[in-house]
Amino acid sequence: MTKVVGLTGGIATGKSTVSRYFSEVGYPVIDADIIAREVVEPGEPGLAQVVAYFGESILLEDGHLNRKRLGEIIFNDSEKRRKLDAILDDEIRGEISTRIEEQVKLGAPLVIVDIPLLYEAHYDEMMDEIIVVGLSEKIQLERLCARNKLTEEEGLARLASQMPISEKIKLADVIIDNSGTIPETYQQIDQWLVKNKKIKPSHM
Ligand SMILES: CC(C)(COP(=O)(O)OP(=O)(O)OC[C@H]1O[C@@H](n2cnc3c(N)ncnc32)[C@H](O)[C@@H]1O)[C@@H](O)C(=O)NCCC(=O)NCCS
Ligand SMILES: Nc1ncnc2c1ncn2[C@@H]1O[C@H](COP(=O)(O)OP(=O)(O)OP(=O)(O)O)[C@@H](O)[C@H]1O
Repeated sequence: MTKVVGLTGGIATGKSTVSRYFSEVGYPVIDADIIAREVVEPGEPGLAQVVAYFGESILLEDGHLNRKRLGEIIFNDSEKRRKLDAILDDEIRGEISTRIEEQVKLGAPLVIVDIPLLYEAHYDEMMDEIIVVGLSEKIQLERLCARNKLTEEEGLARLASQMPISEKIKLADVIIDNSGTIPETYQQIDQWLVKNKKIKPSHM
């Protein structure tokens, strides 16, 4: 039986840091952000639909999506953000389901599905268990602004486009606290793996 575990959190709370670790110790990870990039590659129907709504000015000269520009638009305009979500939802959802099914068919004991908008977009029903990577909103904002080189105002606009991390923590089956050091975070993942005995990594 494959255990399907949803991994979520807020923007920059550390989902990739956690999912990378799961991958390093040998478990398959499905990453919704990567899928969201694939469906807007040049030539994909998703990109054509985005251009139809946002206009040609959303493209770079080489025909790729100008992600920085689209981010600036949607994180400051909730109607446009909802429109983008609606355009891409079917394809992202379909691809996530297909990849989970592949892992089930392969007989994987565990698959991690990293979805930033897991609760907002109602993916919870697909999951056997949900891990939320949490920390305080203060550290979240600091890490987000440092990583994306955003002003505090720009960072706050991105936080406002998602369910607050405090709400996600309340909904979680399991919380990984990523406010400490990265080794401290890895330790919590190891503890979770040990607790789920069947899926203990071989190196432990
Ligand atoms: C707006 C885009 C082009 C910005 O691209 P960029 O490369 O700067 O950011 P990236 O894709 O790495 O996303 C970073 C984070 O932003 C947050 N985020 C992305 N899209 C959204 C959204 N529609 N609403 C709220 N938060 C979002 C997530 O926490 C995500 O992890 C891109 O995020 C996008 O295409 N978003 C829509 C697709 C989507 O819904 N992705 C989330 C999959 S569940
Ligand atoms: N425990 C930690 N201590 C210090 N910095 C950290 C820690 N965990 C993550 N970071 C840094 O914080 C930033 C956000 O982490 P990460 O990219 O893993 O978050 P994310 O939730 O995947 O982000 P996004 O929602 O944007 O995809 C990165 O710059 C990362 O290097």
